Amino acid sequence: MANTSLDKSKIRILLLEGVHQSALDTLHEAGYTNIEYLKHSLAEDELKEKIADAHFIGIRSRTQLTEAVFEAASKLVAVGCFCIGTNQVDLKAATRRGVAVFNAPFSNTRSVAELVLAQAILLLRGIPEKNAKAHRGDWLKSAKDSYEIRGKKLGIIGYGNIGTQFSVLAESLGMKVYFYDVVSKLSIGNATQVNSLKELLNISDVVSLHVPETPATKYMFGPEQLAQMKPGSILMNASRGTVVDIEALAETLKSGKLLGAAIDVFPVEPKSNDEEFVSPLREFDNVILTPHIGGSTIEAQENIGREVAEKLAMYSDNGTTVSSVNFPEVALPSHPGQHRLLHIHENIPGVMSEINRVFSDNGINICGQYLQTQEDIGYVVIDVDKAYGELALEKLKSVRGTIRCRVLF
Ligand SMILES: NC(=O)C1=CN([C@@H]2O[C@H](COP(=O)(O)OP(=O)(O)OC[C@H]3O[C@@H](n4cnc5c(N)ncnc54)[C@H](O)[C@@H]3O)[C@@H](O)[C@H]2O)C=CC1
Ligand SMILES: O=C(O)C(=O)COP(=O)(O)O
Repeated sequence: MANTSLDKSKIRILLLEGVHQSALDTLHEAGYTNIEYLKHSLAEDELKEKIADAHFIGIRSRTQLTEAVFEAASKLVAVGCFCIGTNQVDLKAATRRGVAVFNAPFSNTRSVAELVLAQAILLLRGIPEKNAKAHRGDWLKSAKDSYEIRGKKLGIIGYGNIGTQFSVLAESLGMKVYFYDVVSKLSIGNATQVNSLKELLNISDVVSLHVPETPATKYMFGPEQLAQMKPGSILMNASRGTVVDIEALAETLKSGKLLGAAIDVFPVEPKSNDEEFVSPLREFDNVILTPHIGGSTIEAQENIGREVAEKLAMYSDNGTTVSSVNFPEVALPSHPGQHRLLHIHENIPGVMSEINRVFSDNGINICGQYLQTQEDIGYVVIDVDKAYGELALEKLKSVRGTIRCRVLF
């Protein structure tokens, strides 16, 4: 019988953006050795070349997986985003090609929440400015514009995993927490949901953005929202760089309206640590600028490395898609002594009956079958006696609506 299940040494994995060593260790332990590891992200042309023979790719927030990149990635089986956000991946392009995308939805949540809490305390005390002045030899000992965090109002925009963690930490220091979210959410602790962004901005001393990048959040924070903020308040953004209109923020800072700001993410970020960081915010001493390190702690990176690598290895070894961000989720048992067929198809009427006909017409007994569908695609996994894997694979490939089909031994 032809050896159709790929030998692990032939499965090529491209890891970009310096993902943690734990990812490499996890993949090695799972038997994957054909790994190219790069510390930086790649621009589209170079990426298209490198991805052409990759079966799996691991990225962080910087690498853009566009339609054109997927078009060049004819062997790609899955993408691992070693981070929370997946806005850098054209998920529709991935799904159309039957490429599963995984991420680490919780592993750096706490790191971001701790950072923004620390930034709020520093900004309320005017520390960034005092620190910058001290470095230049100026002694700014004064209580002017310095406040405790206790009793201040925190306005969280996007009350998801990070927003709620931040909410809990802030309350423990005596902040009063309000939040705005497009979805009605159960308040954690004593937080209060408000009905509009305007209402939130009108009452908050500290405003913090924790929304994903979506068409609705792109530049959701511009001149109008800055005008609605309280004089002397603070703006923090550790979500995505496109959420805040940076030019408008620079104008508002120039006017002296805000006490300060903390910005971790930018519309354009350097590709690597060797590139200059360019931003109109560089001139302001009362702005904390951090190089997109909200999730960059040893703890978070180590956990993310392991978590996402495990998801990739699991999908490769066994077909499990639990917690995929674009695929129907199927949790699968092991399949000793059997061949496992993974069939990804367009979710159109009649595909399943055609698939089942392949087995009945060819006298192939189905030992196990698992199916999940979502709006656009269906994912069916069929275990058969190992004598029939090759025949079934060939037949399944010609079923109408088939996007991709592979067999695992
Ligand atoms: N700076 C950094 O290093 C990091 C940044 N992030 C960013 O933070 C984002 C949030 O992360 P999580 O809290 O884990 O996501 P999440 O999905 O748990 O929460 C996002 C929340 O935003 C809400 N939301 C969506 N659109 C909205 C809108 N237009 N207006 C108001 N609320 C809206 C959602 O309903 C949800 O409650 C990620 O998508 C990522 O872009 C995440 C980790 C690290
Ligand atoms: O987890 C996320 O969404 C982040 O923004 C962190 O991205 P990074 O892994 O630091 O490029």
